[in-house]
Amino acid sequence: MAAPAKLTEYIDQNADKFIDRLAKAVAIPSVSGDASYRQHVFDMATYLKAELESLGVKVTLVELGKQMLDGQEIQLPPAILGEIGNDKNKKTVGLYAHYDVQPALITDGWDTDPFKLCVDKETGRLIGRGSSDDKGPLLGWINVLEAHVKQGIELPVNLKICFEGMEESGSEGLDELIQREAGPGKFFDGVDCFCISDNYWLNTRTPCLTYGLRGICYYKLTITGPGRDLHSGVFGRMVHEPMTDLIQVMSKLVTPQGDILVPGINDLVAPLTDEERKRYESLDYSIDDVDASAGASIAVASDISTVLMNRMRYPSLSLHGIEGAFYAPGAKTVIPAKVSGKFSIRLVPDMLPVDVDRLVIDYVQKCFAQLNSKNKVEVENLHGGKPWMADPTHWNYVAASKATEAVYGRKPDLTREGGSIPVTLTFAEALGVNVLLLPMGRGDDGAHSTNEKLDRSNYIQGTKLLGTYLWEVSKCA
Ligand SMILES: C[C@H](N)C(=O)N[C@@H](Cc1c[nH]cn1)C(=O)O
Ligand SMILES: [Zn+2]
Ligand SMILES: [Zn+2]
Repeated sequence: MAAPAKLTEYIDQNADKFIDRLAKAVAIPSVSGDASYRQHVFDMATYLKAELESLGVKVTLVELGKQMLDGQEIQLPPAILGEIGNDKNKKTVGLYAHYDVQPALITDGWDTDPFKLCVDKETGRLIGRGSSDDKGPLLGWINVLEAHVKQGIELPVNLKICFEGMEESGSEGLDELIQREAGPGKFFDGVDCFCISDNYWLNTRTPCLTYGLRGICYYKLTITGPGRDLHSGVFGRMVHEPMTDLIQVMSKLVTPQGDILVPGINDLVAPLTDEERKRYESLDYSIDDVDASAGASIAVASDISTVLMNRMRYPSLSLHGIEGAFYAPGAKTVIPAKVSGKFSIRLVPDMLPVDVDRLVIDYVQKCFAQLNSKNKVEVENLHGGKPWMADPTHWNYVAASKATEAVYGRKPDLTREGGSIPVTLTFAEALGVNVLLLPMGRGDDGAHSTNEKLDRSNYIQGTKLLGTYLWEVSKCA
């Protein structure tokens, strides 16, 4: 059974309505990493519950307990568990997406208000925080449900939905929930396969299916010394300065070429085979694509396979920011008393967070000791997750490949993603099912960045793709 034409017609005819739905979702600033935005994350869960229920989904908001954030104990946003269909003769597909977003301020350099969807009629871009990561793809599933309901077409599969509000902040509480709800008689019982739409095409033209993700270890390195901020004219060169120590240590983590300097890290990486190298060579990607999506000609190598492998199959270490440092306009002559450097390492097979933690913490302590500073150092892992790989020859991928050909008229590339969705591995291991990553947006969407966008055609064709995929899964033996 191919997806009924009535479904794709409905999606085309209701494109503007679906864009309004995205605008409503983007207008809720559900930033999970900032305690002062927590109520908005809850509001987003309430909004989605109502949308799902109006389309016949049985929904439960599951409380996940509390967390410490910015020195306060606050409630975690709920996981949204939804269920529709219970036909033993149909396959059951698990769906995951996240409804929280990365922080965004107009002062970061956005051209428009990040929480007011800007519909650029000329370029077809839908610009706003979360448009691509991950509100657009999440709403794609809701659009698919609406198309079935409004056209009076029965879903070809049963669905078990799991939407979370903490993905951008370590998915706290979710692993435990999945493990609790796996097994006979539990919520996830009977799931045959999983689909996650939460990453991006490699370029701007070729749809892809993704069978690997990097893991992550995220660190906070804090240096303290003075009892309070000091005047640099009064105390400069009289005392050890935390910021000077921090910059020294952070500069010893990675080279400008991206080589990780923490001893032992590279030894944990699975060796490259000739066969694997060929897979990167066959992907539709060029240095021009890197330049276009990065917004400048700054690739670390001129050989595209090397650049791709650096994203997909080698670890990377990125320096993200310094909490407590002076960053406002003007020229304040301060010696900050306490500064925390944030950095993360993306993990690939066979790296385990526990081994990486040990190597990083020992190395940072050693580097700090070499400074002979009287300040104090502390290194903590804020969150982490293992890398994940799936079998891309599984029927779940075959179904997605057929759906891609039906919607886009071409075969998808098979990619590995440089980003992390730690819960992917939990679904695979706890439920023992194949997980597919089926991205909606393009490689230049600017997820986590300023002016994040989703192209109108990716949103609408992507909605068709998700719907068609369900019909292709229903045909699998
Ligand atoms: C790929 C996915 N859409 C994503 O952006 N994941 C985040 C997960 C994360 C980890 N720490 C904070 N966010 C990512 O890869 O950065
Ligand atoms: Zn993200
Ligand atoms: Zn995401």
